[in-house]
Amino acid sequence: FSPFNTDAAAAAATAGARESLINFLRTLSGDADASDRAVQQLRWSASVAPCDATSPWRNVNCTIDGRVKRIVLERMSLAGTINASLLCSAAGAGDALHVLSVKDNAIHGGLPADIAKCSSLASLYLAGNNLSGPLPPSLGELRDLTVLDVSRNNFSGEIPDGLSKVGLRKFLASGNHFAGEIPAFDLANFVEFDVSNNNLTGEIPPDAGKFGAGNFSGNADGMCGEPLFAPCPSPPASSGGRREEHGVVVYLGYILLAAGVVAFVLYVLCCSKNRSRKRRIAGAYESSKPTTSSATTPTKSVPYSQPMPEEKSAAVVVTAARAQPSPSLVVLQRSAAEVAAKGMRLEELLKSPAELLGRGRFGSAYKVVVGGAGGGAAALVVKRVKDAAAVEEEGEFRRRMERVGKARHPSVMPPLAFYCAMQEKLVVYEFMSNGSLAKLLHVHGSTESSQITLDWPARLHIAAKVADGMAFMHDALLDSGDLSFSSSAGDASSFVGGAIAHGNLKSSNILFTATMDPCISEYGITAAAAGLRADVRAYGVLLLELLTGKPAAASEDDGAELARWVTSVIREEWTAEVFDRRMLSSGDAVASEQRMVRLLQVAMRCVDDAAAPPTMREVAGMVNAIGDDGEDDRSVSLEA
Ligand SMILES: Nc1ncnc2c1ncn2[C@@H]1O[C@H](COP(=O)(O)OP(=O)(O)OP(=O)(O)O)[C@@H](O)[C@H]1O
Repeated sequence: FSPFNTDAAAAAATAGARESLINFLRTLSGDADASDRAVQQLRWSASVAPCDATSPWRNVNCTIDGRVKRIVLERMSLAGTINASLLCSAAGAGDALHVLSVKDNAIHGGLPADIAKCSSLASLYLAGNNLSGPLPPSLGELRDLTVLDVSRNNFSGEIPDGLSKVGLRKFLASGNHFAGEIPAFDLANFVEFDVSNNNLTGEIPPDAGKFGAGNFSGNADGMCGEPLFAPCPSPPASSGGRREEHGVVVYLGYILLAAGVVAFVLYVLCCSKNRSRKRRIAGAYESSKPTTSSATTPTKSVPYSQPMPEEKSAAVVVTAARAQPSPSLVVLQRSAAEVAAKGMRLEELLKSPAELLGRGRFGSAYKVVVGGAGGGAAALVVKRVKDAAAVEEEGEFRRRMERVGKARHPSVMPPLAFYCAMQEKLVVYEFMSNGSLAKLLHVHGSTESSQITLDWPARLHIAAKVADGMAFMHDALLDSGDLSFSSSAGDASSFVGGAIAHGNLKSSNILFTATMDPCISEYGITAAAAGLRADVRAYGVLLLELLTGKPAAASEDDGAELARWVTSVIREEWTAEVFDRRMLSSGDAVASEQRMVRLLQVAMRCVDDAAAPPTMREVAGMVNAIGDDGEDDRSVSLEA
């Protein structure tokens, strides 16, 4: 026997749920005026069921049996607080709610522990608010939680350990004040993970490499652990000693190059004895291994820097002294003026402190500033190619770098010099202070503070320029002499010799020039076994990153996860859902969206392993045709 009529009880519960949800919205909105406005605007009415067939509440989706499954309240200037108990205790709502998104509002206060009462919550999006305080450990009770986006808030404290025990697939927490160590997340299961720009410290979890250093960078106390950062000191110190650990991590970079400097200087001094008067270049970059034989060779002090020749030369190769059979530095600059303009004084380069920019799949990159004091200072990047000797023969690397050095295209960044010996391969580039596409898309572009937006025309411009550069390099390269880009450079018949694959095309290797034009870096530094096809595929993944704004998560995965995600969304006919919202706001949205779809089609052709791939020249043609059909002015804007 029940004292209640069952239908009446259900109706009462539903009415109670409606009231709770409306009050949740009111609390979230801020003051009385704002909450009235929000309730009216969204048509949330206690007299109508949220899932009413004729006039349902706005911004909610329902289960088949009429319970609220999804609430999306994004960019509505909501300026109140989250009352999780109103949200979750609402009978009929709390146990059905799968998705809550309140992204990009001005909500303040904390995330209450009661949020765990929404026991079916699978996706919680709180990014871009003013939320503060710690994340409640009760989040670990949400066994279905797969997506948690708390980025761009003021959350602090430690990331709850319990979060590493639920089945998260995406955890986005950049731009907060989280401190302590990252819990033991099993990153193998994650498609997105970003804890950049916090105060975190300690070791990155296993499998962090697939997300790139950018997703862990900007932490005040620094992170350690391979493959993204220097190895953590062993045995691990207590959390009280973390600051010293950081010091060691940074110092390692300096020690590495300092060892190189010492070895190199001794080596050069030794070699200079045997050097003919006509020798034209002033140095060599010796292995960074501190115990090389050259480092112990007794030498006489000889002035190091000498002027470069004025005439053009394709490559000035410094051969080592006869006693030193391995060749050393190859300078690929074409004129002394160009070298001087870049402050390319190798002695200074090697003596200068080096800042570790990051460690990638194919090695580490260091920033080195040379010159200054009277002459202009110049910033360079030295890429130390990982395990190069193990992967390929020295001569092969040398030939490839010389050929890349001859290629001249505005979208391909030429190496300034390279060094190649049995155990060490280094490539020197100009430092590009405007950073990489990866940074712009996934770090700056995603944080409110930077105010950088990469709009659709800018993205299309980047896509076209990169395609042009890649097509140029794939077409052919001369075996000797200069290879310069001109308006007719697309005509492959004017070239002889074979194509060169990039081998590692990705958004962190697309750097921006002073005019914010894209420039492909690290061309050919690795032996690209998979060849030109792999480049086309990598270019497709790059397009997916540009269009979705999502990082191609794993370096080992080569963008497969991102491609799978895009494919699944397209299959379900939500094509527009894949596009990065940040590029949809400007210009004629409808016309742009049609062209975005065309670019997406090009991307999907490039990543489709089942079909015959287009060539880079064909791809460049398709991408440029999309650009030719549009009127948009590109802009990488720094909005006020
Ligand atoms: N010439 C440069 N100017 C400015 N930044 C650079 C330059 N070269 C590399 N960087 C930046 O330095 C960081 C580390 O570069 P690195 O090439 O070592 O890493 P990666 O591109 O992630 O990995 P890898 O190319 O080895 O797979 C990256 O963020 C990259 O964008």
